[in-house]
Amino acid sequence: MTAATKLLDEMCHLTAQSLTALDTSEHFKLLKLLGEGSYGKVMLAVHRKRGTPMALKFFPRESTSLFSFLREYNLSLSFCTHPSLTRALGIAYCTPSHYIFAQQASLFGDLYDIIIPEVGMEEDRCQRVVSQLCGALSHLHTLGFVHRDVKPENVFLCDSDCRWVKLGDFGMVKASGTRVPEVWYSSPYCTPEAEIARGNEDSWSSINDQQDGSEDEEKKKKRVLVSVEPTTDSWALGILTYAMLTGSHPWAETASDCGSYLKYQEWFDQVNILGDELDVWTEPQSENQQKTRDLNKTGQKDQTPAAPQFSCFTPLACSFFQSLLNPRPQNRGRPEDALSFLGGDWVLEKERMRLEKERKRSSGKGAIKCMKEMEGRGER
Ligand SMILES: Nc1ncnc2c1ncn2[C@@H]1O[C@H](COP(=O)(O)OP(=O)(O)OP(=O)(O)O)[C@@H](O)[C@H]1O
Repeated sequence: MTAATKLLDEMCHLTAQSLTALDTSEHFKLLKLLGEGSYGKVMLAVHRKRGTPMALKFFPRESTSLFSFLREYNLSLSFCTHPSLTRALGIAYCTPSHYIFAQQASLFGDLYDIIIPEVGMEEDRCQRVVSQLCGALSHLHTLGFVHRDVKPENVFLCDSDCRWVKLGDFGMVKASGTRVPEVWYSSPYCTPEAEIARGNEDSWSSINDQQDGSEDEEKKKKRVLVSVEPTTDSWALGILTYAMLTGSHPWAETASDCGSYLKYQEWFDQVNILGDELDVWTEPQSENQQKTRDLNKTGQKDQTPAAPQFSCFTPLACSFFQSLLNPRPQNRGRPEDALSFLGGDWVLEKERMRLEKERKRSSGKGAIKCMKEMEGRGER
């Protein structure tokens, strides 16, 4: 446990004793709905006396524990001091039906709204988002926290050009190193290491449903406990970046029987030096492996053709993806490592021109399939 995670626990215990009951309409004027998630709704409001604009996040009391509410509030208030993290404003209260806290309001929607399906968004804007998210995640990681829910709906926009974005929704945040039950869910955002929990979905729902400790022994045995690691956020950042650049996902689900993920893995193994070093004393298992070794010997490693879903990217972008989307978590890059890939071109010229044309033609709300699979399954 880091000093920050200890302090967060302490703050939750202290604020639990002082949470006041307020009448929302007496103190705030509600202007409009900013968004809704699986845990509640977020409204744009102004403080009646001071005129301060803010986002009020409402959590229904019947489905939210006081401690999880206070954890999200205190984390946002005291540790989200980076400009690209959504900070709470020091107002938390309850009504008979809800727990509520106030946060800085981002007035330009979220990333989900601007990613056009099959087209994505401009590369410049994408690189600006990546750069800010690398800083935000690195800040959280340094304090000993892992976000665990990086996705388009949780990146809020403070302007239409993505010059200032803020990562929000800290309901899934955990201290790095905490032991939690592994969850596999059908989504590209799910990490490959989570596959050990595949097939255990039944036991996972019982953990959430049976908070009284009556979870049956058989199911308890099936739970795979793993350590929360910052590399989970690296993976999600890689998938999010792919979604921003293409308006699609590189594979349907991160699973050993998903064809497009397998093609990626094959490409990864071909160009990955470490994999090659590990294999150096063994006979090549396939024609591809032999080819890769030959290419490496002649210094032509970079010419290995990319997996089909990555063929529209430059070698620089391919290296970025291979760092964040490393199937081995222990070798996966950190968000701060990703900063070194920014600045150069990511999308090949021909593809960039095609996307620009498509973008001009398309308009409207993005429809990237979000991680609805997590609804009701995430630990709060
Ligand atoms: N501070 C904010 N400023 C502007 N919009 C916000 C803010 N907070 C949340 N929103 C909007 O509300 C939506 C839901 O908020 P949030 O993700 O925090 O809720 P949640 O119930 O925790 O969601 P999830 O289902 O992802 O767990 C966001 O996708 C975003 O569009």
